[in-house]
Amino acid sequence: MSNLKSKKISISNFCKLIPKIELHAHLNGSLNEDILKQLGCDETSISEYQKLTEILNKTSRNLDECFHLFPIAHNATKTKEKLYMATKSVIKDFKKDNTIYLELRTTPRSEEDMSKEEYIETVVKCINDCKSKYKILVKLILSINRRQDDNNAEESLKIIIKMKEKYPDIIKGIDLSGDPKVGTFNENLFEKARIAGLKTSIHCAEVKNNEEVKKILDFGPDRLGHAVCLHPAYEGSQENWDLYLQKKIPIECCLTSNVICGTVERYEEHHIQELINLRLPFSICTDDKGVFRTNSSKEYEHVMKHFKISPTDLYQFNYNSVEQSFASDEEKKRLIHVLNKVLYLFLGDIFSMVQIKDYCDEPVDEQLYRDLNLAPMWREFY
Ligand SMILES: CNc1ncnc2c1ncn2[C@@H]1O[C@H](COP(=O)(O)O)[C@@H](O)[C@H]1O
Ligand SMILES: [Zn+2]
Repeated sequence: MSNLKSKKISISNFCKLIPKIELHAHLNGSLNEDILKQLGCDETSISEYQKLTEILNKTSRNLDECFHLFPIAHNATKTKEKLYMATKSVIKDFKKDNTIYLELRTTPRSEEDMSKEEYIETVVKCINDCKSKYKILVKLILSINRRQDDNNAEESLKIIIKMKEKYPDIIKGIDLSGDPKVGTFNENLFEKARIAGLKTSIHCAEVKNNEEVKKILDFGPDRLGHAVCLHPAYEGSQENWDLYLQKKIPIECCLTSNVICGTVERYEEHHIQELINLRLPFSICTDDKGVFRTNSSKEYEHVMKHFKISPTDLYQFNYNSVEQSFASDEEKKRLIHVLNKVLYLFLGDIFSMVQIKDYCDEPVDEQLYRDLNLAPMWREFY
């Protein structure tokens, strides 16, 4: 270990190396261009995807643009076989980025050769198949889309509950997502989900909608997604903010998603600053790593870089994310054990060396990673 002392490690390397926890990642929003091509996305759709992600990542800053992208991914995952390939590709990506725990979310949909149930079965089968191979703990949250009318949402909920009972170790929660300007939060539906033993993570306050935010906070989900316009800076949200402060519901923060969609002007202005200052519970998430061309390491780096977070504080956020996760108590203990083991390895070496001023963008030093001898520890974990 002592040879590490001589090594400088950049913040980007540090963020790549540390084990990470991902609680808010949409399956079809997380597909990279390679898998889209492998799935037979025709050239026009690929160039459409590239054009849109280009625009998104540069100028448009508009939530609507982002919603044009998802049908491209949905067209590429219309069959069980392609959905399986897509799921496997996303799990591999997160594993490669040293994410040790992933809560993947997806909206069950029926296609020509696949019912909503078969959609869920396919994703669960892939998660199970990947378990031993990729050494990453993956759980599934199933989404209701805001566009679904009450009947369709009820039908989905029935299927989700049935599948959760069949796969209680994999299917842990239910999400409300989709275009925030469409539909509304149905507290009766999510109360039924909660009674059925599903954890709840609700996209909330992506756009200003104080009335709906109040309904969501009164319902009291296990976690909130984004929660951008909850911040007291938004006109009329003080009452909701005060209610939120009483409940302290963990927020899944997706910085790049919010900046590119224009719900937050700049990284530095992200409300995560308030959560850090007030020591409120949050996790650092990717949302749609394919659409926003990001990954967990980059999101961790944005937090370190833009909010001057020390390596130890960042590590602490990781511990907090484990607590906020929908993993079982036993799994949480094992995740904490891995974080402790890696921290022990780093302590006195990396933490003392990673200074904000050393920030430089260099490729991850594979040798350093091997030196850290991290791999065997994860074998222990599994
Ligand atoms: C950017 N902010 C966002 N806000 C709200 N919902 C979002 C989202 N990003 C993604 N989704 C939801 O996730 C679906 C794609 O993954 P799945 O087909 O479910 O796997 C999108 O269709 C949308 O409903
Ligand atoms: Zn989301």
